This record gives sequence, structure tokens and C-alpha cells, in this order.
Amino acid sequence: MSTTLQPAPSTATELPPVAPPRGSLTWRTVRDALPASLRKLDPRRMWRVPVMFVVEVGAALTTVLAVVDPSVFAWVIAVWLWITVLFATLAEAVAESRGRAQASSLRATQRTTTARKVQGTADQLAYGSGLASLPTVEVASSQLHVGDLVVVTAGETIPGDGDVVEGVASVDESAITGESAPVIRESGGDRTAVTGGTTVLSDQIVVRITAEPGRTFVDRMIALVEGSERQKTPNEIALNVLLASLTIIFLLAVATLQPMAVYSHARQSLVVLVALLVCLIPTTIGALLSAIGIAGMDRLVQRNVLAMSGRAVEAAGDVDVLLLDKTGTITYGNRRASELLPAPGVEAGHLAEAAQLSSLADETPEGRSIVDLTQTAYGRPVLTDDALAGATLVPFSAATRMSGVDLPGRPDDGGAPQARRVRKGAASVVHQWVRSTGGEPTGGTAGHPAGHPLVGQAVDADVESVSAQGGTPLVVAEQIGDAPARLLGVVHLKDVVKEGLVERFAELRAMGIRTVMVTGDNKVTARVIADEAGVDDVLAEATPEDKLALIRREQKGGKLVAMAGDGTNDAPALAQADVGVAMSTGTTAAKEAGNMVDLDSDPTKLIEIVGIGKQLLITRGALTTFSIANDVAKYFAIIPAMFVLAFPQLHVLNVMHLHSPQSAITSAIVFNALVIVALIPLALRGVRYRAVSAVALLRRNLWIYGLGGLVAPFVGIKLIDLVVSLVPGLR
Ligand SMILES: Nc1ncnc2c1ncn2[C@@H]1O[C@H](COP(=O)(O)OP(=O)(O)OP(=O)(O)O)[C@@H](O)[C@H]1O
Ligand SMILES: [K+]
Ligand SMILES: [Mg+2]
Repeated sequence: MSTTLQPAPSTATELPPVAPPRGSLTWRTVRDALPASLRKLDPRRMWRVPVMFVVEVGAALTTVLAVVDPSVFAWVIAVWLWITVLFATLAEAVAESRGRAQASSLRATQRTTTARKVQGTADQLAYGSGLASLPTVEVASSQLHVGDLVVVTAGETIPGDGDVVEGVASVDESAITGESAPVIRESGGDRTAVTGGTTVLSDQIVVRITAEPGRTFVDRMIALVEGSERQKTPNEIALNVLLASLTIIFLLAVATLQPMAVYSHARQSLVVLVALLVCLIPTTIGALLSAIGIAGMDRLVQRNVLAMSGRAVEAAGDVDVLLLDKTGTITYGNRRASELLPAPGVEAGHLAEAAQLSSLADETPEGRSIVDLTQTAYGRPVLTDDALAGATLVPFSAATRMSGVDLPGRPDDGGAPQARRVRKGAASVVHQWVRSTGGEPTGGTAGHPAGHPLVGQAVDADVESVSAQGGTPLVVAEQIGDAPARLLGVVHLKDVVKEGLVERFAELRAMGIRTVMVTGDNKVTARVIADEAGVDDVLAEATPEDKLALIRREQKGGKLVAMAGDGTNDAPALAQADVGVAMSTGTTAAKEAGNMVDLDSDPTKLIEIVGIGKQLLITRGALTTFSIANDVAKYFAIIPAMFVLAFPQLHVLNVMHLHSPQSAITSAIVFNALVIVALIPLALRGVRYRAVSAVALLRRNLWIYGLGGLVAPFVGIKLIDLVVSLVPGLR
């Protein structure tokens, strides 16, 4: 197996076209979005947003009235009502336009390529090596099916989504992530997944296809960014119900206004009543609601995160607990063997040989690094595959936390006279294994036939010291024949804590979010790393079931839980979490279990995801506040002006001194429409968001958007009235 990566041959890769900056409303974006916004005027679509549907019906009605009984006033109102609806559909179309651009550049990666398919079955996987040398046939990538094995060599395009089952390679994923730095993909560990359409830069890998053509990751991504899969979230539905109820209330209010008006000899025309209704119902938020949701998804996509549901994005905004795994999340994740610590009375060479033997068929990066170390630092020749003839492999799993090999005795052909079993893994489980053979791992002699007095304590001390440095200790033990197993020593796996985590976790704490590190590693290592990284809590020696149980426990207590993970062992927990972010490098199981995928495979991005979720909720809240405050203010701004002729006493309330009832109502309608356009950039960009507590944010936003919403109509309507009053026919 090749573990050194050859330098990458240079390949020209095109980056996706740069979309206009978020939240900008240039002529170009408007022009591009115009056809889509006109299509969205279809009442069958509009119906889904009741507030805007009412406006559209009102626009149609006033148009008819203007035709039947033409007047400048009626036409102006009709036109501005249509503009109001159009601004709403425009907001949504502009929000979607980025996704459309991204989708078309993604489609470009979906060309059919030729794949070299291995003529064999997955059974040949048993030894985890030698697949690439099997005979292959060339087939079109569109003909590949789940379970097929394909060989991909430097310079070739990976023909479909899959898991690397053999080898290690550097891969250019820029076609999908826009990130030009190559990434490592390798078999066995938590970096196995590859995406169709990406290019192998160096070395050779064998990939097992995991998605049928047409159902690949890129297909899903296209559907997502285009918004065709977007469904209203529960929160959006609730808000829509609220807006619809307000609409009905105002509809009744306006309907009952007429009898009173007639009674007081101030009968209002139908056009005025429709205009008044539109002014009072929450059109601002009704028009922008969908754009806010799309923009939130889009902000995630810009950070290379794909959310499979809008619900997940919202949940991210309300998260209470964040679970992070240690290896690869808090640490860099390239855990490598750095040192062998033999037990007293054990030759270093003997420990090295046993460590190598038990790692030969271990396809995890840790396993490979052990083989490397025994060769480079301990000069062990590489054992040939022959050394494993007739052997039974015990593969590593997160549930057993141990791996190894059982070799048969081969006295007849000059091999070892007795059967031999070697194990390596977490200290506690290797201890258990030693006990199961009748050995005593902690006692003075630690099952050592030579009866060395200090083996148990010495190995324990080494485990402790490796852990105290934040390393992962693997204990190696061996059993010859039927004799009790004995400890041979410790392998030190080194990993480094990522930089800048302390600050990020502090930020989360300020937002009121608790961080918990969950790891399969031992308590001491876990504690050391947790302290260095600054997480709030730690769960060590966790099996996949423990992770799942922890999430369920938190959820029972009413908490929303987010988790980042990459391993197959994380999949159950990712599925259970309210927000499950799978690393794109991770295993297919993990990617299918979560409700978000991070293309950059950066678990600390959870922090940004939480920020984006919060920003989405805050933006929606702020604009709802603004919209309703605005409508209330409009009521007081225009009602006195409308009735001032009938009730001269109202003049006291007519603080705005609007020109005439007609100009008042026209100005209010124009203002109502312009507010929507004015707020499109904010809806797309999101309200500025800082890491402070939810209560402080709420208070601040109530002030800004509540008060702003109350004041704005008075200023805006007055200014527009000054202009409108100059128009003949509206005076
Ligand atoms: N290749 C291996 N062979 C034997 N034992 C291993 C191997 N890799 C890991 N272990 C042991 O199993 C334990 C759990 O594995 P692993 O670290 O993958 O768990 P995890 O739950 O994914 O936690 P994390 O990834 O956060 O560290 C390790 O701490 C180590 O003791
Ligand atoms: K309104
Ligand atoms: Mg892991």
C-alpha cells in the first residue's frame, strides 16, 4: 500500500462563476429575476401566502374598477397594488437566483465519463488489498450501480459517489466545493467518501459505488440550491397562520368601516377600502418571508454547507447543546503512531513486530501509521502477506475499540509451532481480553510467563503518561497457544488540538450554548484534550450507543442538540440529533444520517451554522416586528386624513397634515410597496448578528425594529404625500 503521496500533476480546474454579493439588488439581478417573478404571480402559487394573495385579489379588483369607472386615483392604486405583489415575487426570485447560478455550474460537473470497473465481487474485499490488480472493463459512468468497484488513477475523474475501499489519494474537489486545495481520501478511516465529478490528483484508489446514477450527491445538491426541494418549515407555517389571521381581522375591520362611514355621510369608494386593507395587513413580512428562508439556506451554501431541510437550519438557531467528537473535530485527526513503549522484559523489536502484525490488515489511518512507524523507527522489515496466510483478522470497530489478528500454528511448513493471537486497542478493552484468556493485566506479573514483577504497573504508567500528554494510548497484548495472554507494551498515537478553538467555544458560551466532547478515547486523554480546547463537558470511552443515549437524554430534558461527526459510528447519533452535520469526507452512512453536510469537512463550522440559524430566526422576528408596527402606525397616519372632511374634529389627530384623503391613501400604498423593496437587501443579507444572549438580542431588536416600524410610516407617508399632492387628479 502506498502511503506517500506523489506530487499532483497540474490540472486546470474551473471555479464556479462568481455570483453577485449577497443582498445586493443590482439592475442585473433584478432583470435576471424578473421573468421568474412574473411567473410567480400565478394565483395558484400566490395562494400559499395568504397575505399576498389578498393583495393580488385587491389589485385585480381595483383594475376592474378602474376600467369600469376610470379615474387617475383608481388607476394609480391599481398599478401600485400590482407593483406591491410584484415586489414580493421579486424578493423571492432574487433570493433564488444565486441557487440557480450555482446549480448550473454544478450541472457542468455531471458529464458522463469512462469508468474502469473491477470484474469481481465485493467478497474479494476480505483482505482489503490487491483489488486494483484485478482485471477491469471500461463502462460509461452512467452505467455504474451501487456495489460496483472502480479503479481511479491520478488524472482521472471519479465516475460516481462512493467509498474508498483501497488505497489513499489526493483529490481535487474544487468542482464541488470551489476550494482548490487538494484533500486526502483514504480507505478504512473517517475520510473514505468521494464524490462523482471530482478528480484524483495523485496515486490510485479503488472506490465502491454507493449511489445510483441520477441520485448522486450532486443531484441532491442541485435540487437543494435550486430550491425545488424547499418546503415550508413548521415555524414558517405558524407565522403564515398568524399573518392570515391578522389579514382576516383587518378584512372584517375594513368591511365594518363602510356602514359607519355611510352613516356619517363619508361613504368610501371600493378602491379606497381595498387600498386601506392592503395598508393594514402585514404585507411587508408576507412579501419577504420566503426570501428570508431561502437566503438563510443560501448563506449556508455559501459556506459550503448543504442543509437537507429548512427545519434543520431553524433548529440550528435554537440549539442548546453542541456535541463534538474528539478525533478530527477538536484535534486535526491525523492521529499517527509516534512511539512504542515496551513493557519491562519485552524486547522493543518484539513489540514492534507484534504491533506491525496486528496492523498489517488494519485499513484505518492509525493502523497504517503503526506499520509505518515500525518500519521507519524500529527497522522492522515489512512482513509479507504470507505472514498472514490462514490468519483471521479482527477488524477495528468503534464498538469493540480493539483490533488484531489470529494466526494459526504452522509447525508442518516450518512456521510458528503454536497458534498466536495479537490484539491492540484501548487499555480497558485489552485488559478485558487478557483476563478472558486467564491472564492478569494489572497484577505484578501481568500474565508474563517470565514473571517480571512490574509489568502491569509499568504498562499502566505508560498509558497514563501518554494520556496525560493528550495522546491516545493503544495497548498491545499477545497470546501464544493456550497460555494466558500477556501485555507487550503501548503504542503512542499523537494528535494535535486545532488552533483557535478556545475562542470559538467561548463565543458559544456567550450565546448560551453548552459544548460537550464525546470520544471513544480514555478519560484521561479526553480530559486533557477537553481542557486544552476549552469545551464545557466531556464524555469519554463512549460507544456509538453511548453517544445516542446522551443525545436522547438531553432531548428528553427539552434541549435541542446539534452534533458534528464523520464516522459510521457517529451515524445513529447524527440521525437522532436535531441538527446533524456530517463531514463530506466522512462515511456514506454518516452523510445519509445527518441533515446537513459540510463540504469542507470542518466540524467547527457548526459554530457558523448556529450563527446562521440564529440570524435567520432573528431576521424573521425583526421584520415581523417591523411589519406589524408599521401597519399599526399606518392606521393612525391615514384614518384621520380619510375622515377629516366628515369629522372636522379629527383635524387634531391629523398630525401629518396630509394633503387630501386621496393623496393620503395613495401615499400609504406607495410607501407600503416601497418598504418591501427597501427591505429586500436586509432580508437577503440577514440582520446583523452578534454573539450575545438571546434576551439581549430580543430587547435590542424590539427597540430598533419596533420603534423604527412605528416611526417610519409617519416620515415616509408625509414625504410621499408632498410629491403625490403635486399630481393633478390625486389632489
Ligand atoms: N486502528 C485501531 N486499532 C485498535 N484500536 C484503535 C484503533 N483506532 C482507535 N482505537 C481505539 O479505539 C478507541 C475509540 O476509537 P475512535 O477514536 O475512533 O472513537 P470515536 O468514538 O470516533 O472517538 P473520536 O473520533 O472522537 O476520538 C480509541 O480511542 C483507541 O483507543
Ligand atoms: K401593509
Ligand atoms: Mg471518530
